[in-house]
Amino acid sequence: MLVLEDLRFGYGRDALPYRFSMTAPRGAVTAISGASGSGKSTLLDLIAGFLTPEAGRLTMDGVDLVPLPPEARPLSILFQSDALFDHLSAEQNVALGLPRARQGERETIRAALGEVGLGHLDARKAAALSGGERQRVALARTLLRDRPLLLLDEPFSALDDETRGSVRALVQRLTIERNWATLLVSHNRDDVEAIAKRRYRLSERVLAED
Ligand SMILES: Nc1ncnc2c1ncn2[C@@H]1O[C@H](COP(=O)(O)OP(=O)(O)OP(=O)(O)O)[C@@H](O)[C@H]1O
Repeated sequence: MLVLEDLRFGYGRDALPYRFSMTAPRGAVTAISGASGSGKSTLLDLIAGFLTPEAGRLTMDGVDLVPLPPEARPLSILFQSDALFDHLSAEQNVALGLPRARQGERETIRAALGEVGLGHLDARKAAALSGGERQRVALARTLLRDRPLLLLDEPFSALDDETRGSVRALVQRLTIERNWATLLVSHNRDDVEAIAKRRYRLSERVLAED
């Protein structure tokens, strides 16, 4: 379980600090919503380690994350843009989720692509994949990393309605099967209602259950 206990952060000395308290259990999607500029990216950046809190606690399964650099934190991040390399194939992009020494494990990589429904597109260059297919490749990469915390920042917003539904269902299935604590930042009510078990809203620098 991810736990934030009065985690505080302010931009600059005179700024009023954000105060974040929340829990996100494993095996479930927890949603964070809030107006533009309310601090959702700030919250994700604190959890990911790109910003350092001034006070409070941040733990995953009881382990203090604050002293850990971003690369040592037990998490994967998926953004609206999927951060694939256009000139690499789906398979090569997924391989980047593995440590260098394991990047030749084609069976493992193909199994991950199969799990997201893209087994047939392993050789296709990312530049020639649709938005939904690209998000699936990015999800296959997080599958190989298999970190217990998944941070999703508006991951469905570039997708059309039909694709959105299927990628959303995939995120929900993987969260349950892999027992991830998945944190979904989304403006979209439908996304939140479809897959979030618990919901928080960020307003006036404070998170509250929605
Ligand atoms: N480096 C910074 N220095 C000072 N203020 C910042 C900095 N980064 C963000 N802010 C401010 O902090 C507030 C929260 O920003 P943040 O990006 O976390 O909001 P958000 O909820 O993610 O917004 P959006 O939904 O538009 O992406 C905003 O008022 C923003 O202008």
